[in-house]
Amino acid sequence: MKIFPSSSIKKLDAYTIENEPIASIDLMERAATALTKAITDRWNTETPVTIFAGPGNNGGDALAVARMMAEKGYKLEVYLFNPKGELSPDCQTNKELVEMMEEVAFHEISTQFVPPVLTPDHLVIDGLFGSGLNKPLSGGFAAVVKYINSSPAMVVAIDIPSGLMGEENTFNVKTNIIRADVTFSLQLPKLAFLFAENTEFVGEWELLDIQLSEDGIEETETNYEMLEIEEIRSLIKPRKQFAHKGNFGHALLIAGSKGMAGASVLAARACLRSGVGLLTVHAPMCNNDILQTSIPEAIVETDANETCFAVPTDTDDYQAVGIGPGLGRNEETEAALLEQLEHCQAPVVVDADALNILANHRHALTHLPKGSILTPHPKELERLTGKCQDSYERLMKACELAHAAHVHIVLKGAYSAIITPEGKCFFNPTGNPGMATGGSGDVLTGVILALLAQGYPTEEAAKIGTYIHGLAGDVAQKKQGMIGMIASDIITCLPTAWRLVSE
Ligand SMILES: NC(=O)C1=CN([C@@H]2O[C@H](COP(=O)(O)OP(=O)(O)OC[C@H]3O[C@@H](n4cnc5c(N)ncnc54)[C@H](O)[C@@H]3O)[C@@H](O)[C@H]2O)[C@@H](O)CC1
Ligand SMILES: [K+]
Repeated sequence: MKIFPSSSIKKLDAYTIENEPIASIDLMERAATALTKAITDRWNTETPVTIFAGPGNNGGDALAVARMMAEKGYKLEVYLFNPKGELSPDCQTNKELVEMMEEVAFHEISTQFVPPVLTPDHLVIDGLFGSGLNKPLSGGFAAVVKYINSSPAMVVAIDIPSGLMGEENTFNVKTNIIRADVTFSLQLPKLAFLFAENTEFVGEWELLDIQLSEDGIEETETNYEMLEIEEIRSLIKPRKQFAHKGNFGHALLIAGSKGMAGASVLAARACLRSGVGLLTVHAPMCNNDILQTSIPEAIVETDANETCFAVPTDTDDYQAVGIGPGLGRNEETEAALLEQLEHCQAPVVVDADALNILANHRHALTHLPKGSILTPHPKELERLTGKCQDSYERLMKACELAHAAHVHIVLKGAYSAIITPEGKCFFNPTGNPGMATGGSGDVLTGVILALLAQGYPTEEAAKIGTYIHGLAGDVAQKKQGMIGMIASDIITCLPTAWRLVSE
């Protein structure tokens, strides 16, 4: 599913109007019908409703919703804010229709606004501004937003909470943005919905289908997309009847140190549960018995060092290398890692401490083997790129890094982003907060490593791996609950996740 910047949404709108063809006012009618259904499905006719409409088409939507809800018997009060005496044509048309309805208490505000009483029983519908917002709200509009936010009423936002920009909100005025309980967004999600710091504004979000032109969506380029199960399913290669383990690659995992054998165990198990043919784990001597006992399926190659990774190993026989989980950051490991990366031909998944070491040796970032993937969580990314003010800036910096280092990046978070060197971002919809637990990232490394070893191209390995990891987390959450689940449960659920996307 594509995610468009606000500028493209207007064009898409116009494309639909021209090519369907449909009159602009009828497209608004279609949007309002979908919005009315979504709202009336959740709130019954007993609910007192107060609608705030702005001067553009977002306000037009709100006025059309007011008419449709009034026809269904809701008691409504409508405030249309028109400080400049200038409404968009479709907003004007809907204003005239609402004005005529006796059952609607309609107020057009040009200067003085006496705020209505809002109780916890009230439902506020926010149609002040949508995708046409071009600067942070200020003055009278900001005052209205603050009044709504300070009220105890439930708030539903039409398309996007008023005051929130569709993409960047780094320099927005946070007090002047509607804090919605629910956002009903038209057709496609906005990029801003995917950022953690915007949840307080967006609340729960739901997409409403308004049948924007499929051709238009197809033809309009965008850098942002949401992964969907159909795409993942189409990427997975079926196994041939006469396949043998040699067909599924030999992966090398360099992980673990004294006290951190668990990270290598988790990554190794996840790798084996993701279809790899063979797995060798390179680990310090002290972890040998742990690995041999807990993962009999893996081959263990011990480092000459007792407690940490200190001596690079030959990678010629491997199709992919995973490096980082539980590695530690001492000087010997640092030197070994840099040398290892310099002489490696196979694509590498770089995670955890390996990323932290690279943060101190940024020059090495530009010499990573072709097809490599970095899997930072936000803090690890910031160690590589410098401090970021918010998720949008972090995403932009990750794009710059992916471009400069010619690598793919999986930026982990609620909607993990898979970023290509060309600047495309694919957001992952699977996963849940139960996965915010130690070892969850090691599992992801193992899954992606297995896919690279099996010969999946880098972008596909990152997409499939991230999706499956989240899906396994969702299966684990159903079984164990968000609070009780641990990283090992995600591994236990990997086989079910694989079946869900491949059978
Ligand atoms: N995307 C679509 O296909 C459809 C969009 N529709 C609605 O149309 C909306 C977009 O409508 P518009 O483009 O008219 O935009 P808006 O309704 O968001 O408002 C734009 C108006 O607000 C003014 N404005 C922008 N920023 C301001 C600020 N900070 N302070 C004061 N005034 C400001 C602009 O000058 C313009 O007059 C969508 O969000 C959606 O609700 C629907 O009607 C149907 C179809
Ligand atoms: K809105």
